[in-house]
Amino acid sequence: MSTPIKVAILGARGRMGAAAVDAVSAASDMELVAALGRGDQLSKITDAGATHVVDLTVPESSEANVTFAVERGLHAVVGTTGWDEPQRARLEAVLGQHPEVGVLIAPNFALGSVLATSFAAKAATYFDSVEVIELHHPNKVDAPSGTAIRTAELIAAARRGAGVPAAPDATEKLLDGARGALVDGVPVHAVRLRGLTAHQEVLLGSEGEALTLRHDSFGHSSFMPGILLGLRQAASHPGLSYGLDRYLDLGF
Ligand SMILES: NC(=O)C1=CN([C@@H]2O[C@H](COP(=O)(O)OP(=O)(O)OC[C@H]3O[C@@H](n4cnc5c(N)ncnc54)[C@H](O)[C@@H]3O)[C@@H](O)[C@H]2O)C=CC1
Ligand SMILES: O=C(O)C1=N[C@H](C(=O)O)C[C@H](O)C1
Repeated sequence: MSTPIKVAILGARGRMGAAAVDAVSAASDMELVAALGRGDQLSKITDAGATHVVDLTVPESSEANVTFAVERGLHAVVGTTGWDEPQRARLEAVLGQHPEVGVLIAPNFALGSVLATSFAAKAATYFDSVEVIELHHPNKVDAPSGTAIRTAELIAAARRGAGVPAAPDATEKLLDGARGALVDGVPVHAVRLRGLTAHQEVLLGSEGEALTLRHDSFGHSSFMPGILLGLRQAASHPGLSYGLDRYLDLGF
């Protein structure tokens, strides 16, 4: 039997971290060697002999955590949202010094969400209008969600690539925020509702028809297969991979 992947989880007492602790502990090819919460020293990761790190913390600490791991030659799977372009560029510079290390930053680990985002980017080149609505539990820290930002960016890139003009909108805005936030020109609306977990709709419209692409995560278990896949594949994907789709053969 091959050596198990030795995993340290950061943010282990949070909603996602606790689910990841259970998922990694139950995986026969993995060994959970460290579970860190806020205030724990990062040196616990190396003291425990981890080869892989899972970061499920908060935007303020994620970059420092992942940089610490990469500088010590550890692979990382990052679910924390809020990584912007300059942060990813800084991480790529660090990875340049450690070319054998693989880091996956995935705004969403649920397979259905990854597929829905890909479908949305594809469909967005065929419709005049497109808007994103994300709906989450009210304890979520950030808005809009990382998934919504990534979806809007991919939609915008696909439309630019296909030469599709900006979506028509003649609205006079009487109140700030009434039309959501623009991400790369795509309106994104964030709903926070007790009882929800993580949900997203992409609305696409043209004269006489509309298409709605909706994904629902009903529980944090939906994200665990993606995290385990990331841990199994990070070492064979050196450098920075942004989006779980980079590890999947979606065939389009
Ligand atoms: N990529 C994906 O599929 C998903 C990503 N997320 C993202 O994961 C992150 C965590 O989400 P939740 O678990 O719901 O939040 P949470 O608030 O329940 O958990 C975050 C945990 O991280 C801890 N923490 C903060 N700084 C830390 C540090 N430096 N070291 C160790 N622990 C630290 C906090 O004390 C807390 O326990 C968020 O950014 C969220 O958007 C959430 C669900 C799915
Ligand atoms: O905080 C959450 O819950 C989630 N965060 C991620 C995001 O911001 O996109 C993924 C999923 O939507 C759940």
